[in-house]
Amino acid sequence: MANIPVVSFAPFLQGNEQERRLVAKQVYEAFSTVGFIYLKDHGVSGASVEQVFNESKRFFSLPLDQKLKWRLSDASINQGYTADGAEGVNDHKECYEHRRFRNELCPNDAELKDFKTNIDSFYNNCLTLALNILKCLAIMMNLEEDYFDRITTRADPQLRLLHYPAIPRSEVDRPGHSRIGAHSDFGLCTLLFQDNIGGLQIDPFHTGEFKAAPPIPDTVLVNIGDLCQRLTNGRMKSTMHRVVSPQVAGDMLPDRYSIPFFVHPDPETVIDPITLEPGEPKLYKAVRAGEWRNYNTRRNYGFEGVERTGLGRVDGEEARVALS
Ligand SMILES: O=C(O)CCC(=O)C(=O)O
Ligand SMILES: [Fe+2]
Repeated sequence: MANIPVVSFAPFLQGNEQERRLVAKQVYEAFSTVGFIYLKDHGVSGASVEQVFNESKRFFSLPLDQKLKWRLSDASINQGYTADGAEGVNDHKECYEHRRFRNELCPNDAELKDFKTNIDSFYNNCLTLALNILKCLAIMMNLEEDYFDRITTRADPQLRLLHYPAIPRSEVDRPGHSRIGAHSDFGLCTLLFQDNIGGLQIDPFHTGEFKAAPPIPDTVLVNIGDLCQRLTNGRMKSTMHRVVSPQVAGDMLPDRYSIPFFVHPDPETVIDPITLEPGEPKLYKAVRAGEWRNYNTRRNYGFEGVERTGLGRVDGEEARVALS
């Protein structure tokens, strides 16, 4: 198993200066080593997590032709439904992406009663939690505590409902196949809620040796994305991860549901590495957050003339969007 710390976030949310700093330090240490942390007592209620998983099951159980009416087709909006095989041909999953501002492809009340209300409410809880987690990074990087609040006011982070359908194990275990292929997330950070099936693995030291990140009840798993690695000049680690066959008995894998929340900055934000030591060289070129997000989304879906390389980080690719 991967050595991912489990930390209570309550002292950060409710504690005094000293208690908050202690949590910030634990979060920073986890993000600068394995790149992942499990947080418990995170303030998003178990009931609201259960409700959003139920909404996810309700959505994905609709007929395919109905879901395709909400099909994601514009990478610059990146909202709506993606069928199995449309993102990562060797992945076995379907997704629904939800945003707070651009949400044209969200089922309305006549189509799926209360879906939008319930997802919006969970979305807001996730955003509040994510911004609190980013405060930990700001504190440890000697930035203003509200540094990340200020670069996310107009941003449109993305809540993703993910369904990995029940499937014969032999299909997922074929060479090159997985439930979701190895990749790093490309935003600032990601919250991940998973059901109890398992199969998530991370490669903490990028050696190709993936280790299990099993579901732990009542926790949210949080990881750093590429933009945070760049912004912190490599101090924070954007760790590769994937979902493979879970260790369950039988030849048929059960359905798996998970719900990531990807935090992105305002599109015009320039992500230029922050250095802390005198003479410290910058490891990355500056990129504009909006172009970075569009480019990576187009690449994942093979949209608009960008060669589809599938999920995963392609070293050197950022030259395509780097600012001169
Ligand atoms: O389903 C999971 O556990 C992981 C999903 C994921 O990594 C992603 O959507 O970026
Ligand atoms: Fe991911």
